[in-house]
Amino acid sequence: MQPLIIDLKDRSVVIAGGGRIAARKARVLGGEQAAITIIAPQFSEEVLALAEEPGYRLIERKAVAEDFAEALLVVLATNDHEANQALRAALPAHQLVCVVDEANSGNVLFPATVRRGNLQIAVTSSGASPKLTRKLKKELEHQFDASWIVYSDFLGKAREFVLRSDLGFEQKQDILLEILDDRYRLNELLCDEKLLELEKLSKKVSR
Ligand SMILES: C[C@@]1(CC(=O)O)C2=NC(=C\c3[nH]c(c(CCC(=O)O)c3CC(=O)O)Cc3[nH]c(c(CC(=O)O)c3CCC(=O)O)/C=C3\N/C(=C\2)[C@@H](CCC(=O)O)[C@]3(C)CC(=O)O)/[C@H]1CCC(=O)O
Ligand SMILES: NC(=O)c1ccc[n+]([C@@H]2O[C@H](COP(=O)([O-])OP(=O)(O)OC[C@H]3O[C@@H](n4cnc5c(N)ncnc54)[C@H](O)[C@@H]3O)[C@@H](O)[C@H]2O)c1
Repeated sequence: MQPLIIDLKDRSVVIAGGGRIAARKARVLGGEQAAITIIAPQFSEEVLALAEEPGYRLIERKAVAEDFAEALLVVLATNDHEANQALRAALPAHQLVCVVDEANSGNVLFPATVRRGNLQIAVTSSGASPKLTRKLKKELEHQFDASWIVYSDFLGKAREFVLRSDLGFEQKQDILLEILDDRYRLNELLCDEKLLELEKLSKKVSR
């Protein structure tokens, strides 16, 4: 399967199931500002607490195929394997669907993600070993500390200035490579100085 980065802001996501796994998916997707509907005959405390926040809607009954008509993404997270399979079978082939109890029956898997500002590192074992995925995530969390948040922001701003400047192609590439040096990540002051310098180059052009 191919990883894609997807913008779910204001898009409809429908989750069947209201237990621990549904709550975890709902929390992650809520962070993406998706419009989330959770459908289940019974909800866990965690789901009920989440639904107090904006962006969540609860429907208290078993899920049926029609519930997913408007959804960009469907998450089948009931604890009833047959129900997950029956709902999955009723969905059109073009719909995005994650089946939480059977990696290969859907077309979407959730990776474990380490987020550091603009930088996101996603890990998956394609369902082979969720335990390995979590282990690697923990290792990456240590490897990529908070300095990457400011640094990835700096890289984005610096790149915009460089691209807007009237420097030649080679010169632009040289700067974009130079700022990958770790001393920038480890020194915010150096980043600020560099941004001022690059901003001047970009302003020359807009005048
Ligand atoms: C990464 C993460 C993202 C997330 O859920 O957001 C995620 N699973 C996480 C946790 C976790 N998963 C499991 C446990 C139980 C305890 C343990 O084993 O430790 C825990 C721990 C817990 O629940 O606390 C077991 C498990 N997982 C799946 C099955 C069903 C099956 O495969 O049959 C079973 C039961 C069979 C078994 O026990 O093996 C299926 C899937 N789980 C996936 C993703 C997809 C592929 C991931 C991959 O392979 O890379 C996939 C296919 C579908 C999907 O859900 O998208 C998240 C880490 C969050 C984080 O730490 O940030
Ligand atoms: N993907 C993962 O990371 C992962 C991890 C562990 C377990 N699992 C699997 O995920 C499934 C769900 O686990 P859980 O811990 O959230 O279970 P849970 O028992 O906490 O919750 C199950 C929920 O499904 C609802 N439900 C049952 N039938 C339904 C139907 N027809 N329509 C709508 N909702 C229905 C129940 O009311 C309940 O809210 C299990 O099958 C488990 O094996 C997945």
